[in-house]
Amino acid sequence: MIFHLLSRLSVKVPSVVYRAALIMKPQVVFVLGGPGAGKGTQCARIVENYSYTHLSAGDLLRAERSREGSEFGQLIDSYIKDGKIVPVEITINLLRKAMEETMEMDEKKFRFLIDGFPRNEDNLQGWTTVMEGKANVKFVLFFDCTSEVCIDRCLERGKSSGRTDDNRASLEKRIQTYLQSTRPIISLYEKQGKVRTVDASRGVDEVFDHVKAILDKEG
Ligand SMILES: Nc1ncnc2c1ncn2[C@@H]1O[C@H](COP(=O)(O)OP(=O)(O)O)[C@@H](O)[C@H]1O
Ligand SMILES: O=c1ccn([C@@H]2O[C@H](COP(=O)(O)OP(=O)(O)O)[C@@H](O)[C@H]2O)c(=O)[nH]1
Ligand SMILES: [Mg+2]
Repeated sequence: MIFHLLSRLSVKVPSVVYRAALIMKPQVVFVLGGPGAGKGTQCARIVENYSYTHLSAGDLLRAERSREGSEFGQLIDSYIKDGKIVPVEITINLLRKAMEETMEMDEKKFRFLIDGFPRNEDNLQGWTTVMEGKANVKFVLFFDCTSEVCIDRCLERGKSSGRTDDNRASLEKRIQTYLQSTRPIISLYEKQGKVRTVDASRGVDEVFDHVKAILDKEG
C-alpha cells in the first residue's frame, strides 16, 4: 500500500527495499502423528489446495542418506532402520536449507508444512536454537490414530515403498519412539493451545475434509 502510494507520487523506492519488504517471515505448521498416520498423504492434498510448501523431515533425511559424499549417510541409515531419531544438528540444517532455498526461488513461498518434526526434545531444542525468531510456528496439525492403524498402514505401504523401516521389527521401535518421545512434544504444544487434532483413522477424503476446515479457519 505504502509503495503503491509512493509510486503514484513518483517517489523512487530502491529495489532492495521492495525486496526486503516482500520477504516474509516463514509461517510454519508442524505436522505430527504416528508412523503411517497419513501425514505425507494429507500434506500432498494440502499442497494441491493451499499455498503451502511441504517439507518432510524424513524425506530430507532419506535424500541426505543417498547423497553421494554425505558424511551422515551411514548414521542416518542406522537411525532410520532402528526407529530412532537422528541428532537434530543434521535435521535442522536440512530443514533450514530447504526453507531458504524455497524462499530464495520464490518469495511468495513462505508457508511451510514441516512434516514429521519435531519428534523429540532434542528436535525441539534444535528448532528453538536455530529458528526461534526466524520463523513463526502457527500451530501443530496432529493426525491421531491407534498404534494398530499405524502398523497396518505402514506394513501395507512396505509392500511397495522400498523403505527400510516399513517392516514389523522397525515398526515396533518406531511406535515406541513415537509414544515415548513424540507424544510428549505434542502434549507440550497442546498446553500452549497450539494443537489441532484430526481423527486420522478415517478415510483419506474424510480426514482431508477435517484438515480443510482447520486450515480455512486458521487462515
Ligand atoms: N486415511 C487413510 N486411510 C487409509 N490409508 C491411508 C490413509 N492415509 C494414508 N494412508 C496410507 O497409509 C500409508 C501411510 O501414509 P503416509 O501418508 O505415508 O503416512 P505418514 O507420512 O504419516 O507415515 C500409505 O500407504 C498411505 O497410502
Ligand atoms: O525429524 C525427523 C524425521 C524423521 N526421522 C527419522 O526418519 C524416520 C522416518 O520418518 P518419516 O517422517 O519419513 O516417517 P513417517 O512417520 O512418515 O512414516 C523416523 O522414524 C526417524 O528415524 C528423524 O530422525 N527425524
Ligand atoms: Mg511420512
